[in-house]
Amino acid sequence: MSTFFAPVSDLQPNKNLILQLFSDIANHFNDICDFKYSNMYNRYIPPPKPKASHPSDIPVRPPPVYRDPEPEPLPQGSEYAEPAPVPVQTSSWLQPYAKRIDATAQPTKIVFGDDEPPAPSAPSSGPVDDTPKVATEEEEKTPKESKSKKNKESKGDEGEVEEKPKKRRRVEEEEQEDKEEDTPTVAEEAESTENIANEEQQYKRKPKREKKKKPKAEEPEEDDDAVRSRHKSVFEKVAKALQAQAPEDDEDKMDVDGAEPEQEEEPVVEHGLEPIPQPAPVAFDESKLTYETLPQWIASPIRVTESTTKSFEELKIAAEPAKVLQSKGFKEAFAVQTAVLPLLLPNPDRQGDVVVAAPTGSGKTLSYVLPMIQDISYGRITNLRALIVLPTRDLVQQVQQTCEACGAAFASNGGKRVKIGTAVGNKVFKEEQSAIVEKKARYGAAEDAHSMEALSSWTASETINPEDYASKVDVLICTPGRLVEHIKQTPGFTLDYVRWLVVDEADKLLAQDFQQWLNLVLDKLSVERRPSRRVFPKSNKKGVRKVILSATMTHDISMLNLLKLSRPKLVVLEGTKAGDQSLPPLLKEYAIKVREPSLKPLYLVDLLQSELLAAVPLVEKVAEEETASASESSDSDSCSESNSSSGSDSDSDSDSDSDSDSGSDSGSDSGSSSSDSDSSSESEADEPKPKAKAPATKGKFASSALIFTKSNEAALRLSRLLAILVPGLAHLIGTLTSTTKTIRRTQTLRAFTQAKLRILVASDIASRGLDLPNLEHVINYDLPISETAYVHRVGRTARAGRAGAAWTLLEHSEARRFWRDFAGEGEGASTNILRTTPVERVRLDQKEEKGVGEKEEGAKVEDFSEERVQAYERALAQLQQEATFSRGKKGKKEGR
Ligand SMILES: Nc1ncnc2c1ncn2[C@@H]1O[C@H](COP(=O)(O)OP(=O)(O)OP(=O)(O)O)[C@@H](O)[C@H]1O
Repeated sequence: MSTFFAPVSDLQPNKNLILQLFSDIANHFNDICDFKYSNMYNRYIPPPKPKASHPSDIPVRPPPVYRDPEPEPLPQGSEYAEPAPVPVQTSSWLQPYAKRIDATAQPTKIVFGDDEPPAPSAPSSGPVDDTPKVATEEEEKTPKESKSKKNKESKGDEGEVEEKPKKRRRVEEEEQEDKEEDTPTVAEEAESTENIANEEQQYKRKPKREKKKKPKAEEPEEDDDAVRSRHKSVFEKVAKALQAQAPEDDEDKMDVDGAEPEQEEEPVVEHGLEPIPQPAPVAFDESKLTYETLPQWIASPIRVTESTTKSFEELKIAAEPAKVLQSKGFKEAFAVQTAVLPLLLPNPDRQGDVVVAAPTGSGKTLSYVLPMIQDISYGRITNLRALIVLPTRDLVQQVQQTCEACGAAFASNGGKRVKIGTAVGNKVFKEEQSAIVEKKARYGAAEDAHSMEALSSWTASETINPEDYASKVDVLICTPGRLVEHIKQTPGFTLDYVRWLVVDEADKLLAQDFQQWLNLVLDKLSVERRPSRRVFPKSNKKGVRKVILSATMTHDISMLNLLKLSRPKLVVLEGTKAGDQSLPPLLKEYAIKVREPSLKPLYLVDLLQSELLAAVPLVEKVAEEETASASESSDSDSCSESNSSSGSDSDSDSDSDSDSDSGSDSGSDSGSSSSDSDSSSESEADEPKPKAKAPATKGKFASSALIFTKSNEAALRLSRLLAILVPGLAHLIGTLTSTTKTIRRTQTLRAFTQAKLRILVASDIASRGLDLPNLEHVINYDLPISETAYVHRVGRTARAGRAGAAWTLLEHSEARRFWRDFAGEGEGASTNILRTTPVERVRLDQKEEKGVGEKEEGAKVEDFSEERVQAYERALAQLQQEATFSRGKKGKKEGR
């Protein structure tokens, strides 16, 4: 700077100062623009960081140098540019501004004179601000050649006077820039340190505000006082501007640091120890599925009232079959049948699949068997037309009977005698294969015999032509596992003609997708080799009709989707909705508290021998049958499980393993009493059991009961224990478990139906679908695992419009769960079970005084006499002895 001002003695100081100011302003503006545009295009190079040790080490940010060679001419007519247009050398980044300035700013003629005050600077923003800056830049950045040319042309003019200092200043500035780049002087640093620091801070903190920031005037080093005095007003304005900027800086600081500024007027907010306000906790959506979330066909089911009945003729069953049905006990259609039959019988409407959710014993089986058999009876040729899939062998046999009855009904009307087959695994597989498929006889008897031989020796790896085989059945009733085996292993077994797929107890079958049976079957059913094969004779329908049924139908859409239903319709009882599990209307439920779990079998004995069981209206027919068969029952050992010791032996083939297990269980149960019982076991085995003060055994059981236990072993053990404790009942007790041979299960069920057996002890194998028409009581000796299991268990009674009772023995640890989940009472009660009357509490010890319906009050422990308890312990010991004997016997057999 000093080199610039020193030789300019011919110029007046105020001119120098103004020029200097403009120059500085322009430089500052350049800096700002440099920052702004370099940021915009990511070309900004941050200034070198100052070394902290010595002021001289602090690097000064060099002013940016713009070296765009292309000049831009100023507009014609500019006084400033006279006589010839002066090419304005404007940086490319400045060009938009230059244009804007050209368009808007009035060219200012700068007149230098002693008397004239310096032109008032225009600190405000806007185009006017830019005018002097542009002018200064023009001067500074005009190339030397054009300058010299211009000098020559403008000699003698004011421009000549003006041009000289410009030229010199330009040279000086360039030198100065070089110097500043290398070694800035201490004096300059002292002047500009604050500015630089501010600039850097502002670059860092608030680059956008740079535009508003006013350029800071730089003081000349020489004749400072004189200059200051003369241009006091300019400096004052600059100072004011800087002061005005100070609060903004504070504000910026607050923003950066995040600290609140001190403000006097602001009211003091006391932050005590009160809790910081928290957002309200987000409530989890625990809402259950509602109708709104279900598909339309589930949300708007077909509802039927329980009391609805219709004659079969009304439902368009021909008179002759209807007559046959009547003769078999089906006098009129039950409620669910009145709703389902019209959907499944031939109908001009576009018929779709049907889902039925109706209570146990409501007659669901007939609702699908009847239309299915009628449809098949229209045909002539035997092809596999229907698949009925069920979870257990017992149910397969039960449904087979219904199918046979309907088959006979429609055959009587001149229709085809529908052939029913079963596949449950109780037969040898090869035999079952040849019962359902045969090789077509083409070349006479010899070839036929040969082909049957081939069938039995067929292996899955061989390719066969299905056309060479023929189905021997129209309807196949099966368990899913066996069905899969036939699909995979039986040559000629094809589903190409199947028009009906029935899945009964669907919720269970869908939950246990055994061997992926459903996918496999649906894949086969989706194949349509010839569309004519699946045309319904008296209907506009073709394809496969699916009928899905359960008393506890799932409303899990993902499960139902597995079935790939087509235009499905749901049938439910009036007053129910998806997910509800209705109990039969005439079912009564009771709960009995077991205060001493180790004596639980004694509670059962008391219940069986009490009059409580007789309190439920008995079916007269059963009582008669029982009286009639009383004399036969003693001779019917072949049918009865007869859990006497001889019965136990006869069971040993199938159940010996379970007996062994239960024997070891009983040992642990009898615990401390085992040594005592050991000593007395021999004599006890020979002598009749003492009855002590227990209610007298009547020798025959006036009612019928199905007792559910938690496992096969528990069923076998309890069955035998009952027989030991009450020998008079032994011949009336049967056992049903999944380990019981199928043939024995069939015998047991038949004996029970014939009232030769009156008490069945079973595992949950008997809980689903089993239809025991004479059953009056269900006893939950062990609590079922779920409410669904409860519904199926108690639904074995009170079927087909009859009355029935369900009794549940409740240990202390089970009571809460029972009342909450099954009975729907008490705290947190939640159950989907719908019942007409609530569960009643019953006390066995007050039974004779107060009877059924007595509410349990006051915890009085039932007293079992010492003698009874001892008798019970002896019974347990005997059970253990028998189990040990059975194990030894089995071991000997295996050892041979
Ligand atoms: N129309 C009818 N008239 C008389 N009895 C009928 C009629 N329909 C069905 N039944 C009888 O009602 C009983 C129950 O029928 P079914 O076994 O079909 O009930 P379900 O609804 O399938 O029960 P679950 O859900 O327990 O399997 C059976 O003994 C059956 O013979």
